[in-house]
Amino acid sequence: MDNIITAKNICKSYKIGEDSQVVLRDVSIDFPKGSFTCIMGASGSGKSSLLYILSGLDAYDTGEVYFNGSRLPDFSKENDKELSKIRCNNFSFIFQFYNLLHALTVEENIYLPLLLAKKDVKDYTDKINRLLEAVGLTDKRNKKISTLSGGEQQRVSIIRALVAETEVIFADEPTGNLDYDNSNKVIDLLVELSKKYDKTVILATHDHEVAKRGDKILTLKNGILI
Ligand SMILES: Nc1ncnc2c1ncn2[C@@H]1O[C@H](COP(=O)(O)OP(=O)(O)OP(=O)(O)O)[C@@H](O)[C@H]1O
Repeated sequence: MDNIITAKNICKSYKIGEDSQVVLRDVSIDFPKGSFTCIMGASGSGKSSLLYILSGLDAYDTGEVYFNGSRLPDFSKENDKELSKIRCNNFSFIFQFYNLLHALTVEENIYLPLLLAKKDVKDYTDKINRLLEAVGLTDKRNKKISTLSGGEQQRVSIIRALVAETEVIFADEPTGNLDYDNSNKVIDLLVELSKKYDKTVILATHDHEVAKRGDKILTLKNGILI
């Protein structure tokens, strides 16, 4: 199977004044196209840091990241435009800080990535209706984000990521704010994307029940991938 993302020998540390904290130690990993990989590990083990690096959202000290066989440009000011184009066309993010625009409605937030990718939103109406229904948000469609609960906002960010139909979906604790039923609905959608539509899902979670739904579970311990 072809690997859509590959990381080779990634080391990452954060510098705080004179001190430096190593968070990823020589992490190498392949993500086959259409796979659903779950990354587990205690709080602070480096899960989010790894997702940011794999998706071109943060810099690392040494190593290499490849997307579809080509080296992902290093995270830097000079590469900003090129990286953001790659992200916009190929990656979706379901992250803890949702990046939703609070003054806009649920529907408007879902449309945003489509507009950025210059797609016609009319072609997505049926899909958006189905996803709103699937996560129980149909009646919130025209509500402003600022009026929604944390869990509802999380579900909007999930729909926004799913509608964009990108090749890779990065999800950082996507069920963190959700109750059991909604958590299952969201994971069902991610499993469907990977199995039915061959999308690659890379998900970080503390929750073993969630992780079990993936094809593969990896564990980060003190920055080392087990
Ligand atoms: N911007 C930053 N500056 C300095 N240290 C950071 C920064 N971001 C993360 N860290 C540190 O790096 C380590 C790994 O953090 P990371 O967020 O990757 O862990 P995590 O496994 O995702 O944790 P959690 O499950 O709590 O979200 C932590 O000790 C954290 O304090």
